[in-house]
This record gives sequence, structure tokens and C-alpha cells, in this order.
Amino acid sequence: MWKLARFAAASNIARSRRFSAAIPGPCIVHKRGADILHDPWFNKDTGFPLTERDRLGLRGLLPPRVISFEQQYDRFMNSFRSLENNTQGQPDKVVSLAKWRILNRLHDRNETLYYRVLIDNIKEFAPIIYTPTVGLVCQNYSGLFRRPRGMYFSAKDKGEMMSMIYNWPAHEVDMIVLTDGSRILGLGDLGVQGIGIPIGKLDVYVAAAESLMDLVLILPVMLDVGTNNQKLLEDRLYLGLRQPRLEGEEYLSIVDEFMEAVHARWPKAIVQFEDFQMKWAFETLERYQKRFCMFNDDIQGTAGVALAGLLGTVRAQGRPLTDFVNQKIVVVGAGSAGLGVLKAAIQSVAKISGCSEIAAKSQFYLIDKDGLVTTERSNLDPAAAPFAKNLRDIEGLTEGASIIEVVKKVKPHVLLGLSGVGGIFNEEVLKAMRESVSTKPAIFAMSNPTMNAECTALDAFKHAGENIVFASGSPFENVDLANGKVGHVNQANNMYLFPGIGLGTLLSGAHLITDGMLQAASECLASYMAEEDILNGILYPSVDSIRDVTAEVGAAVLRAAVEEDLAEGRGDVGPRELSHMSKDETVEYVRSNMWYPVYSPLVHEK
Ligand SMILES: NC(=O)C1=CN([C@@H]2O[C@H](COP(=O)(O)OP(=O)(O)OC[C@H]3O[C@@H](n4cnc5c(N)ncnc54)[C@H](O)[C@@H]3O)[C@@H](O)[C@H]2O)C=CC1
Ligand SMILES: CC(=O)C(=O)O
Ligand SMILES: [Mg+2]
Repeated sequence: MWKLARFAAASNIARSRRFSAAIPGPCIVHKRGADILHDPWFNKDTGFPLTERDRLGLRGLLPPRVISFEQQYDRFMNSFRSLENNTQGQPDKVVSLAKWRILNRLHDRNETLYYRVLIDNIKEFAPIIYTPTVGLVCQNYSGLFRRPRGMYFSAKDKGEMMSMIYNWPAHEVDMIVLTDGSRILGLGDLGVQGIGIPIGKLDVYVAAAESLMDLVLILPVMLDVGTNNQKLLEDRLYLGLRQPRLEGEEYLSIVDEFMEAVHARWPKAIVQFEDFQMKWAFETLERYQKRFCMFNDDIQGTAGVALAGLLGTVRAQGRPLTDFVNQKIVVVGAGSAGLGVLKAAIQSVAKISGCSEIAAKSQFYLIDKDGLVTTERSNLDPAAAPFAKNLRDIEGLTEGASIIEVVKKVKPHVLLGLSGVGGIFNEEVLKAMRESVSTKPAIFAMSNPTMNAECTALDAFKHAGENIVFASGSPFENVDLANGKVGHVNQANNMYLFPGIGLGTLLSGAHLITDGMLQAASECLASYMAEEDILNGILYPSVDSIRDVTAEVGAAVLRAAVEEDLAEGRGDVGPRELSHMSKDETVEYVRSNMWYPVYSPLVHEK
């Protein structure tokens, strides 16, 4: 018990450092008056107590009555509910953007209240700040732009990044989400407008995990190397560089410079690469994973979440996990996400069965925009080549066979989409899944946002049958199957892993994120659900549980770092203490480092 008390004490000391800003004396914050009200990190709106109003020069700048945090919270939620009532019957896009705007205005003004309403209502608000609405926000970002958030490094900043990084006002940064905007969800190249994705991802991160000190420690970053989106290039209001994307060495030199600048200022900051087009996603992962503390969420985070779900589908059939080796799985989409999933699933089969990875591939089929990927393909992408089928092993199928041909022939246990193409699992394909060899066929329509999902939940249950297991990348309502039965919708989204990967790595103090740490994250998620839920087709926890999932995943990642001798600890908790923690103590340690937003005092008691 003493240990946990010490950990908590360490985290409280750290938390109070948020406000230290190295200014001695009676006030914790170094700003005064209107500057505090205009700083969303410190602002409490009408919640400043009288002593703080006196001592921070706020008297007269606010109406006299002090409103409590709880009252402010209720007032915001009432405004939100009124907005819902007032926008009833309006088009979905209008309503979604209106909801995003009201949350964004709060974010701009008062971060403590913003994150509190987000955490307490994560299931309701995740679809607004994250997928699907974040996609709409990115598409309209130049028009929606009011205040900057995060940092923007452009091709024009070459040679300047090492000094620019010091323009960020916070002394420390733990977690960076970086994009170049080249493949935003399934929406393609959105250039600088893709900044909405790092912002949304970090909102989820804070809601699920933010540790130790506070929000100042996160940084969304846009690397603007141009765009090949002609519509944006011609848009008068477009806020990014109006030039085609840099390619080759020119491109890499920009990413290199950014990574070196980050490393120079914050050597332990974790950089999460997000929504890079495939070629750069793989290339940058290969280039940096042994040099910097980084991971690619679309390749590695998605792989972990999908693998957990795939293992869940085996349990959902009432079969032992060892039966995973016999599952026939068709993956539609040979991009960064699809290939990441295939690689992880094949490694898992090899591990379970003890066979080679080559032998483990036999149960997997890969389809891209040109159909079934085989070794006969003339311009076979080298990244997809390891998963290409040899025609001799797939009797009755040919190079480029369509989804329907493959599904009819293979009768797979699982049909998994990461193609970015909405509706591609059409009625015919879904009906063909009725012939699956599985007692509980699984359909994963993982592409985002909602309009890019390979099928809707309703269509999946309607056409493929009521006994399927269904998962989607963006949320859908559960499906009413009549007779009191419900078709459960799982959300298979990397949001279940990236916060835990970030937090676990951070607390471990590791310099790198290894395959072992990522595998531990996936295994932890795979074992999270109880047997009873799994048998009812519930493969993933509810988004409401994201903080609990993150604590467990974070602990698994931390323990893997300890096992690999990579943990250097953080703050007062060094590698020795980490290595002596039991599994439960590690979870408790991670949990005790999670931030829950409340107003902290901005002046010392006299
Ligand atoms: N649920 C989740 O957690 C995640 C979902 N995604 C989603 O996955 C999708 C793909 O992402 P990436 O792999 O990074 O994109 P990508 O652009 O690298 O790959 C897309 C792949 O889909 C294939 N494709 C395109 N049209 C097709 C068609 N008509 N039939 C079959 N295949 C087709 C392409 O050939 C390509 O191989 C996006 O919509 C993204 O939002 C990505 C990461 C995580
Ligand atoms: C979820 C996610 O990372 C994506 O759709 O790209
Ligand atoms: Mg992504």
C-alpha cells in the first residue's frame, strides 16, 4: 500500500508543477487579469473564487457571482440539449457541425470544463470530436477555422524547425499526434485541413488517458508539404500551401527535420503518426521506429484492435483460441491499415500453431481495388507481395477475382474491410456471407467515417443474417432484430489502443515502442471482454469504459517495456520500482496517473 501512496504523491507533485512556471511567491500562475481569462488552460470563467479574483487582478473583469464547476457543467449541458432540440429535423451534417462548434467553443475557452464534459459523456461526444464528425470538420476546416490549435510546420519552414519548435509555449510535451494530411480517414488528401485528426485523436487521448500533469503536454501537429487535392488548391479560402505535395527525398527531409527538432526539445515525447498515405506510412515507420519513440497508429494501432476482434470472433463461435489457425479471413483493402492487420494476424497464427509465417498465410485472402491479390499480378505492390496468393493454392479463383467471387468460393469466417470505400459490402456480398463456414460469421466494416464504411450495421444484419458478429470503425446504433433480440454493434477502432500505448510508454520511460509492447496492448484488449459478452457478439468494450480499458492496456504496455528492459521510469518512480510492481499494482499505478479535470487552485493559501 505504501508504494501506491508514494506513486500518488509523485503524481500530485507532478500535477502541481503544471502551474509552477518557475515563479516563486504566493501565486501559482504567472499571468494576470485578462491574460488568464483568455488562456483556456487556466480560465475558470465565472468559477474563479474571490481570493483568486483579488490576487490575480480579476476583480471587475467578471460578473460578481461565483458559479461552481458543477453549475457551469450543468449550464453547458443545458445549452447542448437546447441546441439538440433547436436543430431537430435539420440535415445530419448541419446538426453534427453545430454540435462540434459548441464543443469547440468551450475547448477554446475553458479546457478544464471541456475535458470534464468530454470524459463524463464520452460515448455521446466521441462521434462529434472524433469519427465521424471529425471527417466533416476536416473537409470544411478552412471555412470553420477561428483559432489555431497545435503547430503547423510547412515545406516553407525548411531549416527553421529547430527554432520553431521552441515557439510552442509549454515547457514539456509528452504526446504528439502528427499528420501530413495525405489520407484523412477514407476521405483522401485534405492537405492542411487534416489537422482536425491530430486534434480529435488527442482529445480522445486526454479523455481516455492524459497523465501526470495536464493538457499542456499534448501537441497536435500538421506537416504541410502541399496537397494534390485540386479542389483545395483552387479554393480561395484554403489555408495550406498551394503547391503539389513534395515527394521523395524532399519530402523525407522535411519529416526528418521535424523529428529531429522534436527530439532535441523533448527527447521522450511520443510521436503518433496518423493518416499518412500508405507509402509514407510504411517508410516513416521503418525509418524512425528504432531511432525515436514513435508508432504508426493506422498500421500498428489498427492491427492490434483488429486482431483483438478477430480473436474475439473465435471465442464468439464457442471455440478455443487455438482455432484461430483454422479461420478463413478475407481482408478487403491492401493499404496501411489492411496490411498491418494481415501481418499481425499471420504472426498470431504462426505463434499459436507453431508453424512458419509462410504456412500461416494460407487462410488469409487479400483484395484491393484491382481484386484478389495474387502473385500473377503484373504490377504487384511490394508491400502487398508477401500476402499475394499463389494461383495453385486457390483453385477456382483467378488474379483480380472480385469480392463476391472470393466470398462465394472461400466462404470465410470473417470478411474485414479497410478499403475506405463506402457500401462495397453490398447486398450480394452480404448475402453470400450466409454461406460462411462459420456458425457466427463476422463482418468488420472498419473504414471511416460512416459514409465510407463498407456496409451499415442494418444492412449487415438484414442481409447476412441475425447470427453474425458485426463491427465498424465508426459508431452505428445497435440493430433491433425484433422478437426482443438486438444485433450488437461493436466499434472496432484504434481508439481502444492508442491512448494506452501512449500512456503505458510514457510511464515506462521507454525510448522506443517495440513490437512486444504493441502485442501486449493487443493481447490485453483481446482478453478484456468476459466470455458471456463475447458469446453474445460483444467483442469490444463500450466506449464508456475507455478509461478503464486504457488503464489496463497502459499497464500491459508498461510491463512489456519492463520485461524488455526498456523501462527507465518517470519522475520518482524508477525502473526498479516498476519492475517490482505486481500486475494489479501496475494497473493501479497507471490509473493513479490519469488526470480527471477539476479546477486547481491558482494561488497558494496564505
Ligand atoms: N477502424 C479503424 O480503427 C481504422 C480504420 N481505418 C480506415 O481504413 C481505411 C483505409 O485506410 P488505409 O489502409 O490507411 O488507406 P489506404 O489508402 O492506404 O488503402 C486503401 C486500400 O483500399 C483498396 N481499395 C480501394 N478501392 C477498393 C475497392 N473498390 N475494392 C477493394 N479494395 C479497394 C486500395 O487498393 C488500397 O489497398 C480508411 O477508410 C480509414 O479510415 C484506418 C485505420 C484505422
Ligand atoms: C481510426 C483511424 O485511425 C482512421 O480511420 O484512420
Ligand atoms: Mg488514422
